[in-house]
Amino acid sequence: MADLTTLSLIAPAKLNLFLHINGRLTNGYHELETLFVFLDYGDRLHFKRTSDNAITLKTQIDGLPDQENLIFKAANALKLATNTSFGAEISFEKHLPSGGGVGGGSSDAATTLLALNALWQLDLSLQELADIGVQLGADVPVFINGHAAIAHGIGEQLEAVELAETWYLVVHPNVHISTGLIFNDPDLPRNTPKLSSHWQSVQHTNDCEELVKKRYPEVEKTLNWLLKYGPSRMTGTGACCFVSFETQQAAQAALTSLPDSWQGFVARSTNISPAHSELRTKLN
Ligand SMILES: C[C@@](CO)(OP(=O)(O)O)[C@H](O)COP(=O)(O)OP(=O)(O)OC[C@H]1O[C@@H](n2ccc(N)nc2=O)[C@H](O)[C@@H]1O
Ligand SMILES: Nc1ncnc2c1ncn2[C@@H]1O[C@H](COP(=O)(O)OP(=O)(O)O)[C@@H](O)[C@H]1O
Repeated sequence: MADLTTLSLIAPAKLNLFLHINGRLTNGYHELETLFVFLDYGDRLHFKRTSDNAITLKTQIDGLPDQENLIFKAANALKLATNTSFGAEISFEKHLPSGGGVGGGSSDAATTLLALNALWQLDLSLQELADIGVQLGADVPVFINGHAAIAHGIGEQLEAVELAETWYLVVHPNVHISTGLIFNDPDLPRNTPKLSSHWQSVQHTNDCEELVKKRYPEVEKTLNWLLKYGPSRMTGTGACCFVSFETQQAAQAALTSLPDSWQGFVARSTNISPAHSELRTKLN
């Protein structure tokens, strides 16, 4: 295996193709059933191994102190768990909207754990990395696991699935939605029964959608605008909404007619996380 000292890796977006809330746990978190797929579009992170025992972020996110950046938190959590004397310099390009429901922060954290596990020669298993990751965010384990999956629990109990890979137009209606606020809203429905093995035969829905549409009318407008292309849905707790297309050309054509006040991107869904595919190529 190559002894790398630098590594550049994608932190891909995810979509929740359906998201059901089955109940509330005693710790305030929610029991979920959700279908995760990855997109071949995301942030890009650059890692350099150092021998000075320090984690340094070379890029900043406006309004977010380094100590609260999930990239910094993930690197520190891994350092603490393993006592390595290596350090890292990390720079990145953010492409994913913050608070967009596409998991940007969680994916950044997972890519950091995967990359530093390799650069610091720690050889932790994916399960060990996921155990560190879940303390940073409920979405981190699926990105560590790296396979499209149905998730239960708070999102950390994963059952791999094979989905037909397709094209998506993802639209961000320029509103930032706090996951915590939606989960704490008294009007959130919390009693959807588990689909279990029926998930392929029912229409996919998102239990947060009605509430988010009420609280953020721009999300409702986006979902309605997308309807002309097919059934539109929201991912996670919003704000991004998506619709699938058979071809890249059709998705691109829809993107070009997007209202100016929104942003969007076209991406292909993948069963294997692009971070894992890239890492495998770079390590061989
Ligand atoms: C809803 C989902 C669906 O994929 O995605 P996003 O919309 O955030 O992308 C995730 O479960 C979000 O995962 P993540 O964004 O990592 O959440 P965390 O930081 O762990 O939690 C933020 C807050 O959401 C609430 N929370 C989160 C997960 C969960 N199963 N139950 C909850 O009640 C808690 O109030 C928590 O304080
Ligand atoms: N590297 C990061 N990228 C994006 N957001 C981050 C990062 N580190 C911490 N955060 C915080 O996490 C929050 C949720 O971000 P994100 O994961 O992008 O949204 P969502 O969970 O809706 O997909 C942001 O509002 C921000 O305060």
